Amino acid sequence: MKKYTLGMIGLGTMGRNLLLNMADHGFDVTGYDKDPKMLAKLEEDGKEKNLKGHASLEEFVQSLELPRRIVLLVPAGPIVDSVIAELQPLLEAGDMIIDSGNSHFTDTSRRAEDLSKTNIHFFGMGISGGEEGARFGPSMMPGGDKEAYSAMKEILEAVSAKVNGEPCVTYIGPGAAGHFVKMVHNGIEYAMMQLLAEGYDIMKNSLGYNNEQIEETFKSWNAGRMKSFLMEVTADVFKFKDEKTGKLLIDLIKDEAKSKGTGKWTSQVSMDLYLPIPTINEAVSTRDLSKLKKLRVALAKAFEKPEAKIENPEQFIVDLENAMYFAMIVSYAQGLHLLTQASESYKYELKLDEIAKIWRGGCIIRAELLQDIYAAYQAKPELEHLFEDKNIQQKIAGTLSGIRNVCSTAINHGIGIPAFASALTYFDSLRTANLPSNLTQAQRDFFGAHTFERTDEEGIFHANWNAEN
Ligand SMILES: NC(=O)C1=CN([C@@H]2O[C@H](COP(=O)(O)OP(=O)(O)OC[C@H]3O[C@@H](n4cnc5c(N)ncnc54)[C@H](OP(=O)(O)O)[C@@H]3O)[C@@H](O)[C@H]2O)C=CC1
Ligand SMILES: O=C(CO)[C@H](O)[C@H](O)COP(=O)(O)O
Repeated sequence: MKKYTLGMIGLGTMGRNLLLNMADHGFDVTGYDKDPKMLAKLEEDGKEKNLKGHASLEEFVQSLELPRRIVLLVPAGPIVDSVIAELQPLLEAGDMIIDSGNSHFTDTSRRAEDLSKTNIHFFGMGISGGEEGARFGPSMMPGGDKEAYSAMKEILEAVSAKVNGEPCVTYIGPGAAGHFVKMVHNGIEYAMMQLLAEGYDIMKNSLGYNNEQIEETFKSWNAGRMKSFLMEVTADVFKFKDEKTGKLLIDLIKDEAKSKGTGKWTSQVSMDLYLPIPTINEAVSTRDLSKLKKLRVALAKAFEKPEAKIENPEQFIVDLENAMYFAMIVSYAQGLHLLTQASESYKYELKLDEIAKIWRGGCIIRAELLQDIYAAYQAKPELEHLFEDKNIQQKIAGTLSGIRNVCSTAINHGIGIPAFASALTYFDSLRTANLPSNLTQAQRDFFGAHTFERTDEEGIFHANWNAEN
């Protein structure tokens, strides 16, 4: 009986395409899915290739060479546990399971801990790039069991995206490091998408641009320093026509954004680690706010939008480009700062230069800017914050009048800009040596005897605030 090098469980958008990608690279691979339609589709797409679909989990497992390499690309959550439970009795010592879905990193830690008591290897691996990426070269973030990673390295490097001939995959770190880094990747993705949405809103409602002008603007930005996957697809959205009506589809899509949870998890973890990522948080909250449609429609009738005009549209669009570039830098900076903190708190041993390097290709947040970010962490791996890098400081300096003008203009025009405004406020607070937080401490001590520290003396103090003085 023919034996296969790797087996995939879950033949939906990601699993099917990654398997076809592996087959393209000469690996003998097989797939299993609960849904017979998915098996039929795999065999149809892979009929020219050495690809086999299995409807029986036992036969699928038996068809794999030892030690077995089994990748899961099924929906995150309890399904992953049930697939592992189904697989376990069928596996032998040394076999490996690689969970490549968007699993929560705490689930990955638990599964790694449980499986470490057996002879089955397990590791969590984030993957990014969507359907196209999986098919032709994703960015992958494997972490955990290093021995199992070594057995997968050749396949992963072959199928990953390449930048300057270098694969967009590397061992991320122990435990759930791979899934943690993928989660933060998605947090940055949320922030970038929200910024692009705010840019669209400003162009449409402050500058009065039509969809063609908006497409042209995003396209021209993509031809410059903001070249990125998200900028490119955003430009394309504005020229896409609906098949049914012939109208531009963007104008027919409801303004209520959904989410699957990775952005929310990023915000939750940042709070747990006391590490501020306000632009990512705003992106998460704004998707939730968008869903309050009925309330928004009612309030739109209750409060009028201010009347305002842009005096110099030519200069304003230059400012908007600067504002977007500034806020994109801030989004990466916040995500990377969270990774720095998590690496310390969870002992992930993250190498931020390597992470920036594998994000340069294949993934949803790939961008020209990641080359500068990679250079910053390569020059100084112990960088506490991206803003400390001299090259990044120069880039930020050139954008500041733009972001300030865009924020004040949008605010005067009554346009919600949670991501732009939070990026600027975050920056302004971080570059402030003396914040008003001394007052917060005084208030806490006043009403709750929570104590404070002094600038002129070491120690912990409490004042008798009600005493006359
Ligand atoms: N789509 C994307 O752009 C990206 C997705 N991811 C992550 O990858 C994972 C897979 O996503 P995606 O491919 O989009 O999802 P899909 O829903 O397209 O595919 C998942 C497949 O798994 C099958 N499945 C469900 N339960 C089982 C089971 N118990 N045994 C075998 N097969 C099962 C599903 O069958 P059925 O439909 O019958 O339930 C379906 O065919 C998710 O964790 C997702 O978050 C990561 C990066 C990008
Ligand atoms: O992981 C991804 C890309 O990297 C997925 O596309 C992600 O699941 C999208 O998230 P959401 O549905 O919450 O927008």
